[in-house]
Amino acid sequence: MPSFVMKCGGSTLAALPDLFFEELKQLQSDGIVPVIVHGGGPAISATLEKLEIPTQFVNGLRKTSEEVLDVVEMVLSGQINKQIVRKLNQAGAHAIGLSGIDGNLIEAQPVEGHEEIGFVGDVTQVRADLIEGIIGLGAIPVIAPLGIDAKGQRYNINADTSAGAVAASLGVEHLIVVTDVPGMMKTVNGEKVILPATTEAEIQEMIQSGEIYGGMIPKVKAALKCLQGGVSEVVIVSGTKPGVLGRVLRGEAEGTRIRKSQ
Ligand SMILES: Nc1ncnc2c1ncn2[C@@H]1O[C@H](COP(=O)(O)OP(=O)(O)O)[C@@H](O)[C@H]1O
Ligand SMILES: CC(=O)N[C@@H](CCC(=O)OP(=O)(O)O)C(=O)O
Repeated sequence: MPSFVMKCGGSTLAALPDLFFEELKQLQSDGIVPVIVHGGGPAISATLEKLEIPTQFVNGLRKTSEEVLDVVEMVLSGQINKQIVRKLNQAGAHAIGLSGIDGNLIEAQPVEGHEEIGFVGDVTQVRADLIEGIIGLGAIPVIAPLGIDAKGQRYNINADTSAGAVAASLGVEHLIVVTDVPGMMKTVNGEKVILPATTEAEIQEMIQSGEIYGGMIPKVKAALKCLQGGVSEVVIVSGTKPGVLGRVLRGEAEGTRIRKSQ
């Protein structure tokens, strides 16, 4: 059975040290099995720019035409997914990469407002049995956040949204969101601090006030949704400090912890 789901943001992939992948290998050897869902927003944007295809975000989600979708699929399941698999295997782990389209792993439907935003999906179902099957082979599943519907239409799904749905479907205790900031930041007495823990009420307040913006919005929305779905704790951390995953799993002070309100 998987022990935790980790979402790795495109913002930080290049900055993750070899030690980060070695820790994942060590956890796997100790029987603490990770499932990885990754992003790749900056790499998608860079390739779109090279191809001179304009790109635009609406409420943190990329407007996705058929042309953009081709690039999203190529970058996420071709470039980024294989990069992570290579790094894990280099560290001595055994990783298998796939996208949400493989084996209909992530079933999706168009998001609300799809007339404007295009082929952006919301997760309707995750084939947890496939993920468990890969773990049963002794491998770490590495999942690119694309989805598919019954008609065979592909969707671009935000990676935080995908990771939240995967975590809820697997029934894990922890979703660890690895990003380029050490946690959720708030201005307290004129000073920016990392919140060690936060609540749904505080998150809603910070979205209203604009203290949570951009890429942090899909993260906290996915966090609140998967807590409703049975995950015990979502932790937002940076992956650049050695041993970060172990500290999160042992409940030591690290990043920002979000738990369901009582
Ligand atoms: N309250 C906040 N605390 C920390 N970061 C925030 C906050 N609100 C917005 N952000 C932004 O969210 C970014 C992380 O989201 P994003 O760039 O989408 O990363 P990823 O690729 O890891 O998903 C941070 O770099 C920061 O600019
Ligand atoms: C619909 C949507 O916005 N999809 C994202 C998928 C990648 C992603 O979420 O990557 P990060 O985690 O690095 O942001 C995109 O096209 O950028």
